[in-house]
Amino acid sequence: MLKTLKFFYSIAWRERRDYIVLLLISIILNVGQPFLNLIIPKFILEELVGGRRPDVLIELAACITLGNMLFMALIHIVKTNLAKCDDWFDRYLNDGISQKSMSMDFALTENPQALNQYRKASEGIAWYSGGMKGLSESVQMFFSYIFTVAGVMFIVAVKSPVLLVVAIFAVVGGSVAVWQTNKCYKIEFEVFPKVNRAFAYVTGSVLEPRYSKCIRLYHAASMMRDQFEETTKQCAKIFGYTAVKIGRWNCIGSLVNFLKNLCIYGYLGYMFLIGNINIGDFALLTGSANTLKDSLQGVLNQVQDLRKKLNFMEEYVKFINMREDTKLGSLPVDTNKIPMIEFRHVSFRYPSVKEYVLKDVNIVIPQGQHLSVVGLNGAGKTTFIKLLCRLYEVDEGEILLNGVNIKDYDYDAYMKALAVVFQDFKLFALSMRENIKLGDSEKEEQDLRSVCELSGLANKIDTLPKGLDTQIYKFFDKEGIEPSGGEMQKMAIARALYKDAPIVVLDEPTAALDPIAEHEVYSHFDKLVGGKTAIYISHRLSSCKFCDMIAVFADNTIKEYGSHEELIKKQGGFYAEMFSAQAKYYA
Ligand SMILES: Nc1ncnc2c1ncn2[C@@H]1O[C@H](COP(=O)(O)OP(=O)(O)OP(=O)(O)O)[C@@H](O)[C@H]1O
Repeated sequence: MLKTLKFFYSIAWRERRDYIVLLLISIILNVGQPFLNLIIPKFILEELVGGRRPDVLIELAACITLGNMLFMALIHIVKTNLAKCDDWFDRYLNDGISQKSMSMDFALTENPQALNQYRKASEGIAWYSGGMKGLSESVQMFFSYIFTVAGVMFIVAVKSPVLLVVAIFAVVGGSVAVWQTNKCYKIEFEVFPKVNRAFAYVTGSVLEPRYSKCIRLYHAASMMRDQFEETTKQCAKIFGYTAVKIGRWNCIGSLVNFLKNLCIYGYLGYMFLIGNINIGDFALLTGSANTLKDSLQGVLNQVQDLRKKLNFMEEYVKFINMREDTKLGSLPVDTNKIPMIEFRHVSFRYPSVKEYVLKDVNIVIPQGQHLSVVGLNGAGKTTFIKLLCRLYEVDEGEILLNGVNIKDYDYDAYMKALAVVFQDFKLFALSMRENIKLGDSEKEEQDLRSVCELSGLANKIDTLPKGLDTQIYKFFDKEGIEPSGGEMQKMAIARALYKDAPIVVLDEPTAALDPIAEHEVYSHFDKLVGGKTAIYISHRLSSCKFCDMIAVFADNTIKEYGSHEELIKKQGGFYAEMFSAQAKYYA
């Protein structure tokens, strides 16, 4: 718990020291005001029943009203500034989640536990804990109550020690009720994010264009409604359970409070009637006893509240500190050298899947070679690339780049050596220029133009009034374009070419291209990838002709390897069979 507290306040200390100063001022103000309202009324009452001097009464009234006004004004100023800081922290912490989501091991993005942790982290720093605002409120209250308890205890201990016992009894009773309530929230938090993730998926997907097409065309609305109702039922069950329990403990808390008031007023009323205390002391002691009880209760409540909030916020710390195994290397990559890639006895299975997708894969891709990768659906071609990209770690064997295990290279440097277009690449709702450059601001504008020409995108750009500054999609700009599948693919190819990395991987790059555009890619392939080491995955076997070598994936491994001419001649060969099956329809 203290570690979590330290985690958040060391961020505050590092990034926003003004926040810490404001918190301290706020604590001082929170402590000062109750004492003003306890002590001055005692003197007013004594003056009213005693001397009744108008000038003294005016002075005391001015003291309490102006004092309160001053406190209120200062508290307001501090609160306003704290709110600004809270808002800043909110964005800072959420940014932390986004950064971690983008940097964590790719395999974790498919791991339900990690995805639940992501949910817990976001919900843990938001509505469950109240975020940094909620945490700081508890910290402020905790210290304010501590100092108030110290002051009031002194008054009560001097004037009427019996009241201490009453206050302590009330505090113990009240604390049990609060402790039990917090326990209910904790149980709710343990189970709720999982249900909420399912709920968010169901409600979010009905709006997304890629799902809404399917929903309309396949009449899936009732299936989605069933899913929605199921998740709603689960949410209601969880909330219902906690609401009943919390309600019960709230009633017990109220009962304890009633008994406490009965004891305090009964005892002090009796003392006043028998003349042991005057009216000023009566007011001071009832106020002090109540304040003592409230403050003691406040201390305990805040400890529990802090524990509760820190438990929620700890989920954020866990998420931020998730291990990043794939990023442990530190060697630099020599990007001037044309790379040689080697897979040595590589076996791999996806996390939580028993069967191997790839088993004992061995291949050397020499410097500057253009390798064509073919095979049936699900043969493991894309997985082969994902391993090369360090999106997953191999289970057995090793992958070498220029003779060094790719794990040993500095992750960012290694990523710079790869330009990959996956089948499921994504374009962002940004301009075409931003989509191609993806943050790379170093290269010249003419590089951008030349990759657009090479990928066949230039003609489209020339028809657009805003050219490369045209927005993709209409999320943020109603003049944005909805590119066709082929145009998107050309943009993805342009993006890979613009990166100008020494290894180029194209996974089904022409699947959405028209025959002319596909022909362009085939005939310009050498120009597209130049002398770089390239891997080209395709189901269209005609594409193998412009590659130097072909690797045929089947039975979880590389079944055949050779040039087009070698493999086509192989009697009963897998490649020869696939090629003739496809060629039949072109004859
Ligand atoms: N993230 C994943 N988790 C579990 N299994 C996966 C995952 N991704 C792929 N697979 C499985 O691994 C196998 C190989 O998939 P992969 O995408 O590598 O095949 P492929 O040869 O590229 O197929 P295609 O030609 O259809 O693109 C498939 O059976 C697939 O279902």
